[in-house]
Order: sequence, then structure tokens, then C-alpha cells
Amino acid sequence: MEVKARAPGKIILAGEHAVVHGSTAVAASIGLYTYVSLQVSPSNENDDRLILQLKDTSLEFSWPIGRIKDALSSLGGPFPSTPMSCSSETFNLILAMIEEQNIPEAKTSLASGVSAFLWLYTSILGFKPATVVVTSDLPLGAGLGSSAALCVAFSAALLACSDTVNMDMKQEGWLVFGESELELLNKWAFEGEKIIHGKPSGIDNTVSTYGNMIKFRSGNLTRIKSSMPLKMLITNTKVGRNTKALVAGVSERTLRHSDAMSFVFDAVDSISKELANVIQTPAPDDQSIIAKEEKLEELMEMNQGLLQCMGVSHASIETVLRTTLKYKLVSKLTGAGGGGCVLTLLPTLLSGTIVDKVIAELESCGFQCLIAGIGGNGAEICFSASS
Ligand SMILES: Nc1ncnc2c1ncn2[C@@H]1O[C@H](COP(=O)(O)OP(=O)(O)OP(=O)(O)O)[C@@H](O)[C@H]1O
Ligand SMILES: C[C@@](O)(CCO)CC(=O)[O-]
Ligand SMILES: [Mg+2]
Repeated sequence: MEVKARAPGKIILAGEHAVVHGSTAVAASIGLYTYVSLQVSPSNENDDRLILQLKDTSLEFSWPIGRIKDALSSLGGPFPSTPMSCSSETFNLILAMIEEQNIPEAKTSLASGVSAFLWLYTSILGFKPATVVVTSDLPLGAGLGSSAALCVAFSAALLACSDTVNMDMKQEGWLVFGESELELLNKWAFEGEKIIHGKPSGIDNTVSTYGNMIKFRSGNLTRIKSSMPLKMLITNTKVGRNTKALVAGVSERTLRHSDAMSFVFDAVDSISKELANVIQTPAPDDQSIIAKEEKLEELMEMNQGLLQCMGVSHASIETVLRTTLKYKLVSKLTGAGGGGCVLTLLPTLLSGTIVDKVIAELESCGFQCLIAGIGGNGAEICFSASS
């Protein structure tokens, strides 16, 4: 039996970074997914292995189950129904198992995702031999929540194979978890995100788990429903960055200038709340949609200014802002910044010709543009008889 899981990426419309410090943020899932396929192997005592294939980066890891047991069986796993944090001692044991696999120098940033995998796997499924394959539509490390989608998809596939979650394996097509399973899945994914991000707020794994659009503050989500069409151009600057380092940078700035930064975080909190209200307020006609779009643009512009203030913008992001402004379009970074992706609001009445022109100009700078559906499904799983 093979179980497949998929989990979406996300955009943050307002509030990234400040949300780590207790402010409100607003995020939506996008129609780009990370897929995990999990096939538990029949036991063959002499050669039981756990194999992880990361297709997007052409990497394969393979550990004898005995090696994993030597390192981690004293923890007493599996404990699928009680999400737990990976201690620093356990993290070091996991890192040693990854280092033995000789990741090429250029790909060492992937070790954090592999560590999250080993923690989630052994905690949820224990020491069963299996093959796990990962593929993704998302650019990695570009602000669209690839780390969260990875952790959510791992957790979904693992929980679906565990004894804790009862799913009807005969059902066909993509299946959605029940509310309590979603909560469990989200908690496990958060533990994975902690290994990758250091100090995540939990917004990325939460929106990837539940899908649609959410308002998020201090670990609590409120589902929100947009009353207007929302179309965003996503521009990937292709400048690599690392969320963990950017989040740590904002925390350091906060330690140096705590009073000033607390005003910045308060301002972001107000912006996110107002943005959520604008999105949800009914818009009975074209005129009111235009008025709402103008408000959103102003709020995005204000949020971008405050992100600059936090030190997470980048020359490539500023180039996107300047380029889109030539067409009277407003943009802000999304996710952790420092490069990565930028959102541009595409008003409903904007002509296709202008969209084509702005995309052509952005792409001539070496950036990559995409338009993704906003607010689709969250985590889903699918069972299939293995070939
Ligand atoms: N499909 C994948 N295959 C392998 N590793 C992945 C995959 N997706 C995510 N990762 C892991 O997540 C890391 C990127 O996470 P990071 O948090 O820095 O960026 P992001 O999640 O894409 O952006 P943001 O956190 O700003 O939304 C990669 O370095 C890798 O360890
Ligand atoms: C930068 C950040 O706010 C969002 C990353 O998508 C980090 C987090 O909330 O965990
Ligand atoms: Mg991330």
C-alpha cells in the first residue's frame, strides 16, 4: 500500500516576521503543492532500510534501520498522538546520521529538511523500513512556504500510515482529514518547522494544513473568507535566502532597539487586521471592489515599508517594487524576504496587455513570474495499491 500526501505552499498578504513577535498576520494557501509518497516495505531482517528520495534536488538518502534504532530507539518512539520537540541532543544524533550520507557541499542547506524528516518519521512511525519520495511544485527557499509544505506533507503521510488516525483506505481520490486529525497533523508539522526555521510562528504550517485564507496571531488561527476576487502576480527574484537566518536577524534587531521595534510590530498588527477586514467586507459592485483594491494596495505598501525597517528587504526586491510601480502597481515581499518572492496586486480591471508588459519587463531582469490560484485546499492524502 502506498500513501500519497500533498500540502500547499502559501503567500503572506501581511504580517510576516512581526507574527513571530506576536502580531497578527494574514496568509492564504496557493495552488502549488509538495507531494510525499510513502511506501512501507515488507520487513527483510538483513536489509531493512529507510530510503528518502528528494527528487527536486536529485538527492537520495538510505539508512539501515539498525543504524536509526541505535541512535534513536532509547527515546521510546513511536508516539504519534503526542507531538514532541526534538531536543538538541537528539538533533545532534540525527545530524550525525545525515553527515554520514555525504551531502554535496552545495546542497548542505537541505540537511535541515532531512533532519525534520528523520524526527517526524521515527516519532510517528518508529523504525519501519520504507521508501519516501518527495517532489514539489514550489521553489525551495523562496518565501512560498516550501519548508512548511514539506513538513505538512510528511506529517500527513506518516499519520495516515500510523495507528492513531483511522482512514478508510478503500476510498479513492484525495481525502481530507477530520478536524482533530488536522490539529494533530498541524502540531507535528510545527515540530518539523522548528527544526528548519528555529523559531517559527506556526503560520506557514497552519495555512498549509487548513488551506484557504487565515488570520493568525500567537498560535491561533481564524479562518477568513474573501469577498472579492484576489489576483496576485508572484515574482521570484531567484535570490537565495534562508528563513532561519532572516528570522534570527529580526530578533537581533529587536534586542538592539526593543522600543522602536515594538512600535513597528504594533503597526504591522493594525495593518494585518485592517487588511483582513477589507478582504472580508462585502463588495456589492465594481466601484466598491476598486475602492477595496486601493485600500489593499496602500496597506501592502505600508507593510513593505515596515519590512524594510526590520531589515529583510533586498536590492532585488526593490527592483521588483520599482518596476511594478512604473505600471502603477503595488508590491510587497512575501515570506521571509532577503530575496525570494514578491507579490504584486493585479486589480480586477487591469488589462491583460499591462500584465503581459510588466511580466516581460520583470523577466528581462532575470526574475521568474507566476500567477497561482489563491486559497485552495489544505493537506490531503490518497491511498493507492502499490505497483
Ligand atoms: N521539496 C523539498 N525537497 C527537499 N527539501 C525541501 C523541500 N522543500 C523544502 N525543503 C527544505 O526547506 C528549506 C527551505 O526552507 P525555508 O524556510 O528557508 O524557505 P521557504 O519555506 O521556501 O520560505 P518561507 O519560509 O519564507 O516561506 C530547504 O533548504 C530544505 O531544507
Ligand atoms: C518570516 C515568517 O514570519 C514567515 C515565513 O514564511 C516566519 C514565521 O512566521 O515563522
Ligand atoms: Mg519556510
